[in-house]
Amino acid sequence: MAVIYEKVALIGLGLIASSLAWGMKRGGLAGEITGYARSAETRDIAREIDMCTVCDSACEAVQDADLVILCVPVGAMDSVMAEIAPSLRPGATLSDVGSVKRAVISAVSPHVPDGVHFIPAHPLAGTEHSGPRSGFAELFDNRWCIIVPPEGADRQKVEELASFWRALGSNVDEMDADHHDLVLAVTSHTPHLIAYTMVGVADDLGRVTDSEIIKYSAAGFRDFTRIAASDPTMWRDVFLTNKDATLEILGRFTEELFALQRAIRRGDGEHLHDYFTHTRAIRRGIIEAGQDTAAPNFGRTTGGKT
Ligand SMILES: NC(=O)c1ccc[n+]([C@@H]2O[C@H](COP(=O)([O-])OP(=O)(O)OC[C@H]3O[C@@H](n4cnc5c(N)ncnc54)[C@H](O)[C@@H]3O)[C@@H](O)[C@H]2O)c1
Ligand SMILES: O=C(O)C(=O)C[C@]1(C(=O)O)C=C[C@@H](O)C=C1
Repeated sequence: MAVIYEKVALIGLGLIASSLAWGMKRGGLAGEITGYARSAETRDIAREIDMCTVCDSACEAVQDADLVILCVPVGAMDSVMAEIAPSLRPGATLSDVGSVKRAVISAVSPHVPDGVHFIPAHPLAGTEHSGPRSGFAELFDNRWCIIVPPEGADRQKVEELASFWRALGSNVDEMDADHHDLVLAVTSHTPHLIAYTMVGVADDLGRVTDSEIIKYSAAGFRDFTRIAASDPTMWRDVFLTNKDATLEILGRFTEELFALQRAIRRGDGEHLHDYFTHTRAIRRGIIEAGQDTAAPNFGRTTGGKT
């Protein structure tokens, strides 16, 4: 594959940045990759694993970069951007990978110098791990990356960024920031909160011991514990910055939960069966549309036994 950007700078050197670095190396997408993280320990690890050219300041890392990607927690975007703004090259593309888009746009936009093209993005790919050692080149393969171009964005720069994400293995879609935040509140943010809560409930239940929880964790609960091991700083920032959409979805979630709770109390098997039949159809629709790229049965035409 051909070089898309001569120099790419990564600010923040965790899971997403290191996966970007390995993905760029795999595809030969950048002439040079530089990076910076706030903690000296993280910078040392990034140097040790030869992830990129690690600089001792964010300004040094972004100097002359054609593409700068902010890979820090959403709550850190504002201060990082204020720091690097004077060092950005006119004509450069500035992007980010934050899980929330409206808040990142509000935090970053006021600092963007004239002539720099700010094009936010969000790869819908991740794991419960964090830090530079956790990244891998395949993370973005067959996953979606949502690009959120501001009104009046330079189409050539948007297309260039889209081709960069495609070359990393992703499918690319464009979306408005508010719609992105609502969709992600449904598909990612609220499910994480439910997983955190469920693991908290299990932990709080005095009549079931911790060792029983570990020993008898069935697949569903194991997935909850994996999700609930996700980075606390990242997820704190997600909920603080996607407050309205998350609260809306949580409100709807609790309404549905109460309806199911009532059906269980009343012994209303028909309600439960109808509900579960409907949700099963949704899952099968996802499989049939070929959208469940992470599932072990991806590529099969049926969703299993009926
Ligand atoms: N983990 C996921 O599943 C996932 C998926 C998609 C997008 N994202 C988004 O990507 C971004 C990074 O997440 P991650 O999973 O790579 O996190 P991570 O914790 O692995 O890495 C974050 C990095 O940012 C650095 N950092 C924090 N504050 C900083 C500051 N003020 N200045 C400079 N560096 C700073 C940390 O040292 C670390 O290197 C977040 O905005 C997150 O919302 C995460
Ligand atoms: O697979 C996981 O561990 C993830 O949580 C990844 C996940 C998601 O919810 O799908 C988490 C946050 C993101 O912003 C994007 C992807």
